[in-house]
Amino acid sequence: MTQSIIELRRVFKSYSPSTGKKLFSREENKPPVNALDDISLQITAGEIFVIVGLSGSGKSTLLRTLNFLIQPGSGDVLFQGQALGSLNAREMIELRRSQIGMVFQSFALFDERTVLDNVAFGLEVSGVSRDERHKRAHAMLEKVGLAHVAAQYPHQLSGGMQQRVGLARALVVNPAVLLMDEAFSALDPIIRRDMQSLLLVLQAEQQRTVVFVTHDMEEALRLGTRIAIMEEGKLVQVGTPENIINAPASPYVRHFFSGVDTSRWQLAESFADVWQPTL
Ligand SMILES: Nc1ncnc2c1ncn2[C@@H]1O[C@H](COP(=O)(O)OP(=O)(O)OP(=O)(O)O)[C@@H](O)[C@H]1O
Repeated sequence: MTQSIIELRRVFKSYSPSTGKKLFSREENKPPVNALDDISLQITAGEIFVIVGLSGSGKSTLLRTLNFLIQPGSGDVLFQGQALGSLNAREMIELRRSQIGMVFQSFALFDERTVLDNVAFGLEVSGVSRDERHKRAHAMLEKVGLAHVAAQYPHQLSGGMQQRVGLARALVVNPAVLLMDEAFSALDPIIRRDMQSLLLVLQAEQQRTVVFVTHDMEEALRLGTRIAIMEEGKLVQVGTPENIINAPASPYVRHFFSGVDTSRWQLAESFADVWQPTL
């Protein structure tokens, strides 16, 4: 039986349109924005769960509710069966530190730390000794092909290399879940594909649970075990790449893969129709 590691039950989150804007602005009369509108879903341990949607559809809000960087207005978020709303501040910090890693589009590295010390950061705050954390950070840098730049500083590296450091930093603490918010979107197309390949290689090796937000359907199809499509705060379809391509729930969903070569997934489906195991 497949096991769900994260579960959302009827999660809502709305924002006042005047948040962050001037008082007395015209926005005050507008209704609240439903960034998350009755989201229920289960994420299975070991899958790459990709969230896709137009800008403003609620992808980042959804991702950030998974580690409570954003607290839902109502509903429950469960991690390994435990409601995050029941954790105190210390337990929440510990959960984020050890169980739910995050990789950002902006890399978010520490400029004044070497690459090695950036990767070792999570171990340092967990109290791991210097020798041990350097050993583990080095091993992780080897996995992402960057052991040779361990002593350099982030500004000396290309964007792709910096994001590999970001990935190594998130992975070194061995989190059960990795949240990735448009993590490869700032990279040029070739480097972006390399990073996708690296993630797939690491995933084949480690079978972590990855939740990955992207605008790009091609990336979603390449990476996703399942893909969730968001529209105006709602989940409009959740399924495997094959499901979504062969039975898009609406024109909005179909719009996402207009211009994307979907033949590989359509082929998979048509083989499934005619091919039967011989044993
Ligand atoms: N702090 C906030 N205050 C007010 N409104 C917000 C806030 N954060 C998000 N929103 C609104 O909630 C909705 C969902 O935003 P969210 O950032 O989750 O969407 P998104 O799909 O990730 O967009 P993008 O792809 O552009 O990052 C949008 O209408 C956005 O303007």
